[in-house]
Amino acid sequence: MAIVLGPNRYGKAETRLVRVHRDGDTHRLVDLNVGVALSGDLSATHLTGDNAGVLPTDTMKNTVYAFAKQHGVGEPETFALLLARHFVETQGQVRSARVTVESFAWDRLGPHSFRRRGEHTRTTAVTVTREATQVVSGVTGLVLMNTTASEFHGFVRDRYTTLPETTDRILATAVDAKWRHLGDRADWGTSFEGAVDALTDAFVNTYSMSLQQTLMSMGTMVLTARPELAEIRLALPNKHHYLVDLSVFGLENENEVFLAGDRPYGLIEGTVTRDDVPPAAVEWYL
Ligand SMILES: O=c1[nH]c(=O)c2[nH]c(=O)[nH]c2[nH]1
Repeated sequence: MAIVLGPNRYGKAETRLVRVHRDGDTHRLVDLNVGVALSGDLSATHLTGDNAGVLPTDTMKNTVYAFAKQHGVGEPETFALLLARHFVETQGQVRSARVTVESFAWDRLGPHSFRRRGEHTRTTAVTVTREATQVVSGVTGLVLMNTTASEFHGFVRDRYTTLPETTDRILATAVDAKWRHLGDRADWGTSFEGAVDALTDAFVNTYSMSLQQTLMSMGTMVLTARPELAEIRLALPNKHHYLVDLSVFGLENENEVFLAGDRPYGLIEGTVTRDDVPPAAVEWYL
């Protein structure tokens, strides 16, 4: 009996690419999850450890980002074909390149503001005691992005701080919010829609120096627009988008090509209240 190597392939999975195409102040956004898998004459690395035919998976990831800059990204099929052909044409040992793309759709909210397509979730928690009734409504999974109009600088630097200061970055979050109603009678549907619109408008229209400042602006806008509400609690993950360093390939990256990180993420939490209303009758949590 002999043990032999069967079918095999290798590549880079889940390269998270966000490409911003800037046409003046109007931006176009492409958000992809790209997979690359190559197969061909790759027995040597498995059998002897000879890596002479192994294009590093790290290079595949770099190629995705570099091509996004050089060629732009339109339809996912076009981008996938470009990449797959590149690997087959430039790597003699590669017989087959499989490129998979998941595209995440974003709906436009403004020239450089977007909402991730898909339903957010409306939440409600009512608490009834002998003395009081409390209604808390909320939303989760409302995913928003501004591709500019966000800065972050002037922060503390200690010996462990490496974050560069920036005057132009992506700001993205998945809004998790709950708000307490003053009474137990309201036009609940209108109130919910109005609160979500206020949250969204504030995110879109706040020129942000920090997500903390945006949080305050969102809370303020909701309480200003909705007099039936007493208080809002917000938990805003800072969905980081890392500018990819393309200078090593002789390419400039003027806030066009980003790695969309999933974890860790900043988490900015805060409560915004009216100061002229009774406090909550029962304790509640976001
Ligand atoms: O808006 C931000 N607030 C922070 O507190 C923070 N910290 C960080 O690393 N990036 C950011 N961004």
